Amino acid sequence: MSTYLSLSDDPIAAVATPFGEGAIGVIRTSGDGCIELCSALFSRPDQLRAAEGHTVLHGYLQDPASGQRYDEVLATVFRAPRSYTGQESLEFSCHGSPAGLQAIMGLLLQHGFRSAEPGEFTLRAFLNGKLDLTRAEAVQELVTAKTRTAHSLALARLSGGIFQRIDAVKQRLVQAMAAVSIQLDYPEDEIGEVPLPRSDIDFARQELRGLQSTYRSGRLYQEGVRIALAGRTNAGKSSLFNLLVREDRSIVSDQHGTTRDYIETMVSIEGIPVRLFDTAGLRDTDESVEFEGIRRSGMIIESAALVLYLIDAVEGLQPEDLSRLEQIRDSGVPCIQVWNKLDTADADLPDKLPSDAVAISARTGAGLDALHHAVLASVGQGEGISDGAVVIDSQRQHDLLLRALQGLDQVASDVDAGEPMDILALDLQEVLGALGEITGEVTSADVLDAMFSGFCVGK
Ligand SMILES: Nc1nc2c(c(=O)[nH]1)N(C=O)[C@@H](CNc1ccc(C(=O)N[C@@H](CCC(=O)O)C(=O)O)cc1)CN2
Ligand SMILES: Nc1nc2c(ncn2[C@@H]2O[C@H](COP(=O)(O)OP(=O)(O)OP(=O)(O)O)[C@@H](O)[C@H]2O)c(=O)[nH]1
Ligand SMILES: [Mg+2]
Repeated sequence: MSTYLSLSDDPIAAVATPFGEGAIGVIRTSGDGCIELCSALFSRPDQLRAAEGHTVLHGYLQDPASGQRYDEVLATVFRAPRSYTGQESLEFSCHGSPAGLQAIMGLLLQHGFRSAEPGEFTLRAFLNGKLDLTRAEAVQELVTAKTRTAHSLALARLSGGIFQRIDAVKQRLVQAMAAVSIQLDYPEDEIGEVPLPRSDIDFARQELRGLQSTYRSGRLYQEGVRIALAGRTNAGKSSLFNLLVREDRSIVSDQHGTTRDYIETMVSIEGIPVRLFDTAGLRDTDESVEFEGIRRSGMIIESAALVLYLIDAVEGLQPEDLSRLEQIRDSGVPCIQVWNKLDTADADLPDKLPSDAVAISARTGAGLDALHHAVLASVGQGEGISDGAVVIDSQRQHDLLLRALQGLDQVASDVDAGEPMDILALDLQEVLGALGEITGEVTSADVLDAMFSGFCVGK
């Protein structure tokens, strides 16, 4: 769909709640004439036509020709421009059965609506000036946040955290630009010495570098990481897996080779969404099913961002552990040695461990905090994230910040080299252009296409 750059106001409709049985299912509509179109399908058409914005009416959805009832609903009315999209909008809160919602969608599509494209409601909100692009991106990030921390970071972005930081920088640079322009327009002897905008440039660099440096943690909290539990049979991988997911998910037994195939689940470790894998214990085997399980363990280990390598502390490091650890090191995947069964090991064990190893008991939970910290340090978020922090997680924003920073470097060296003002003005303009693209003041249809087509339908 490449119609994105121009705002369309034809009436659209979409189911906004997930597919599946639910107490309530919401159908969203927006666009010119949508309230009139919906009124024709409502049991109290005149009241709906007359309803004020931000009010709710109870009634029935029905086929205007046959009078056949579709559902008992609540209709929420939004009058332009006071709505999410900025256009007149109306929502039906229906009973949440997929079949019922599909039938109502069918009714709407027969009576003047078309199905909304993914992200089309938010696109309209953007084109109507209700959201800048950083907020529009945050809408989708909020929908897909996997942990509480990820959610609150996205909410800070939706509340304008990034926009405000970028805007403050932009204001300063616009002032600098004005200073440069004055010197371009008037000969020096008429206005005297005008200070060069070096302090504005330094402020901008510092701010943008600060934002840019949050990208790594932003990605981490939004995308999450893959962590694999590995080690010889019976080291306690499945026990630790169950402890971390706080559920009896993986079979634990004292038989070697209990876990035959890998198991995966999502957990939050200190707010980071983690896809955690329990794998089949590593040992030499002639048995074909176990062999396949161990091959898969290798695959999971190689594709992980971090391996927690469990060692049975009672048995100590065995030659096989050494060769497996070396293999993991060679594959370039970061690895933490986790010495398990601390509860039954020698009391002085912790003193004998390498400094980067962690000692735990998957049975008692001892050492779990230290393990969490080691994981955080390894995936690159040593100090955690503070409440209300503004972090970016969009590749698009990251690339544009880089462009702006490169432009600023150029401007700074122009100033140092005493370049003429017209060169300075051109280079400043490049920086302002990049900042304008971040917030969406300047944008191309391709960028919007790529961004909004990744949204859910109904968003
Ligand atoms: N039922 C429902 N719940 C929802 C949404 C929705 O669209 N529908 N939202 C969708 O994502 C979020 C809420 N976002 C919204 C943002 C602005 C307006 C709105 O009416 N804005 C007007 C009035 C503002 C005011 O008076 O406070 C405006 O901006 O002019 C509505 C929802 C989450 N929950
Ligand atoms: N004392 C003690 N026993 C543990 C601890 N963790 C695990 N075990 C025991 O060690 C045995 C093996 O545990 P599992 O969690 O099944 O080990 P695994 O690494 O998943 O083994 P495989 O699936 O065979 O590779 C079980 O009998 C557990 O109860 C621990 O911290 N302390
Ligand atoms: Mg196991």
